[in-house]
Amino acid sequence: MPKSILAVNAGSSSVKITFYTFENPPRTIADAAISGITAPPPTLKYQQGDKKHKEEVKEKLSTPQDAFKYLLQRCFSDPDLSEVASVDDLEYICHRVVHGGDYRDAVEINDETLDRLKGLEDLAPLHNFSALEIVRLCKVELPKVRSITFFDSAFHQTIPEATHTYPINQEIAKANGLRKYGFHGISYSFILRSVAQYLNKPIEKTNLVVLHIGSGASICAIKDGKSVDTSMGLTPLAGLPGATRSGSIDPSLVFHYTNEAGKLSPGSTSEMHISTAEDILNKQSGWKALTGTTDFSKIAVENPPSKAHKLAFDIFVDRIQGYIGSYYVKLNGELDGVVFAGGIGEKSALLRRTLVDKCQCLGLAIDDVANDKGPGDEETVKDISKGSSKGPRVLVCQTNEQFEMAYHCACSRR
Ligand SMILES: Nc1ncnc2c1ncn2[C@@H]1O[C@H](COP(=O)(O)OP(=O)(O)O)[C@@H](O)[C@H]1O
Ligand SMILES: CC(=O)OP(=O)(O)O
Ligand SMILES: [Mg+2]
Repeated sequence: MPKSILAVNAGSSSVKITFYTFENPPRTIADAAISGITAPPPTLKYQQGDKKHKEEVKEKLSTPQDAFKYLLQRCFSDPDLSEVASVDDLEYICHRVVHGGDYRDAVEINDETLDRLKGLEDLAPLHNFSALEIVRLCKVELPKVRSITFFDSAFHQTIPEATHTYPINQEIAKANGLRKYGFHGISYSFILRSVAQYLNKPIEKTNLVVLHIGSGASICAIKDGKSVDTSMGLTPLAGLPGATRSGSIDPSLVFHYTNEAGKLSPGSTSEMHISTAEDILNKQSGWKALTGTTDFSKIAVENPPSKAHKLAFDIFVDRIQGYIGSYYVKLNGELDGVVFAGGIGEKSALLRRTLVDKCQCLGLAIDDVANDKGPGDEETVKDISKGSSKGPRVLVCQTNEQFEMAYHCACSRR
């Protein structure tokens, strides 16, 4: 039987896996996800063909490794899923790893690359730990299947020096790898290819401002098919606020917030060290701190339930508007489109309308009917610009990080 590709997207509170056929382009075989690892009970979502299913998981799954093992077993034991009945049916496992340091491309896991990635864990303990735990598990328990790690940061290696350099002591910066890296690059790569194809333009001639806004949010300026700036930085904390992240603030703020900023946070473990400052700004801020919810669909409503909800919405709009203006100028006003993606970007018609209205001076205009309807299930890219608009297109793209990894794996390794 032909082998398949498994793509894994592990976060701190969820693990998503998708099986694909090992062909170009890959075809989805099955999709499974566990969410709520940090807020039990965990929930399983499973989709195979037309079969969709959601349930609470009875077993205790307290780590991303537990969740991954559970998902694999669940898929292997489904009698309807004959294409992937055991580990023998897998050719490759693709892992999304957020921080790839200076890696410009995906890498195959062996002792040497795993060691190098271990070094990066210190730079991004909050974001790399879960994914690397699963990479390590696969190496030990599925030694015959090759693992490839894809990095969120790789897409942004084209950002010019003056943009990626922080104005601090350069010896210290170089010794410690302190620079802007940028993230969500696997998603930006999917969006760029899909939108260029939709607009019928070569990738290397495509200029876009892309918003990947979900529970982590960032924005990217793409010139001639290359990232020239993005809002996240050394870590995914910089730039836009998110579900529990503050986004950019005056770095001095945290020392006025608490006098324990430099101490280890209670969330640290013997393998993973997180400072109290990082814990506060990454996990105790954002929508959750402002409103008590991490769900932006409760915030992006016509009649917000409280002033705090309205404020959270207005803060998000304000920060995004600032970046769109800045990136429009960086791209010399020569952009093909502004693209909305990520859970919020794909689903919130209200946020899209509000932002486009605030950016009218750049020639952006939206078709209200198309915007309210949003993209259909099978529609990867949808144009929601006003028909008469001469300005940049306004587009929605349903991004897919797992597909992007499987696509590159199938293209380059057949
Ligand atoms: N209709 C909606 N309106 C606004 N926000 C939404 C809507 N549906 C989902 N969201 C937001 O999308 C987020 C998930 O986005 P996603 O990109 O999947 O996140 P993640 O960063 O976890 O990958 C949810 O936390 C929720 O806040
Ligand atoms: C980089 C990052 O913030 O990822 P996510 O949005 O999946 O949390
Ligand atoms: Mg995401």
